[in-house]
Amino acid sequence: MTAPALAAHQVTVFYGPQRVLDRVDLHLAPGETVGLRGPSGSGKSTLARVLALLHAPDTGHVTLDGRPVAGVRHRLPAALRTRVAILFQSPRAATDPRLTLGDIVAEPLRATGTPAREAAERAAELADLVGLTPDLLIRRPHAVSDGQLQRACLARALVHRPAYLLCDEATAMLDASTQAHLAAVITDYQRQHGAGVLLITHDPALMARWATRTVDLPADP
Ligand SMILES: Nc1ncnc2c1ncn2[C@@H]1O[C@H](COP(=O)(O)OP(=O)(O)OP(=O)(O)O)[C@@H](O)[C@H]1O
Repeated sequence: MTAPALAAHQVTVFYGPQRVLDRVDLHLAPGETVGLRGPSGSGKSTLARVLALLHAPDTGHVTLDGRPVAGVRHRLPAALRTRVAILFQSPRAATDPRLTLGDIVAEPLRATGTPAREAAERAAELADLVGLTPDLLIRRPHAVSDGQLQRACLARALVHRPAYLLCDEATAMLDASTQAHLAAVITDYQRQHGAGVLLITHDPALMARWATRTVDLPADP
């Protein structure tokens, strides 16, 4: 039997005529933290989106626990796509401004048909884990700080207990104490659930502290 992992195999991505990834391999096993490095524009976020099953590569493919993944986003069965979660740098770009923070956290549960009461309970549990108080859960994004909104995004990312969590500069815009708290929540989650974490950061200290190994993307594929 193939060992469990989230992996990119010979992945190539073009945006129009521009090739941003050229036959890239990356292997993320449960429990490990792989740091993904490369200069700005080298395709780190693009590779993260491919691994998050959000963007289909032009050639090459992704495997999840040994099985090739065919399709992206909602074309995939929920049980498969919810095994991978991604946390982006900008929580404002990643959230619907019309929803309350509580609804943002519960959104993936509702999307997969979890009964409302169960979804609300799980959202409250996750909100507590990331340090969001009940008064914040009834606010909308415009009425909270970036750090508070990123806490909601982390809770949302963990709500389906993903086996793999991809962090794309997820703490870059946060103050030091929020950054440390979110990193602690992620490492606790990783320890408890044996999750694999992909870490993209331009912060060498964070990379050195957290990543168990690193993968480098070339500047010019
Ligand atoms: N949706 C898109 N359409 C067209 N070009 C894109 C798109 N997304 C990214 N690019 C381009 O692809 C290249 C790689 O971008 P990407 O964001 O993956 O790199 P990165 O290594 O994560 O960069 P950074 O460290 O600055 O975040 C860049 O030249 C970028 O302008």
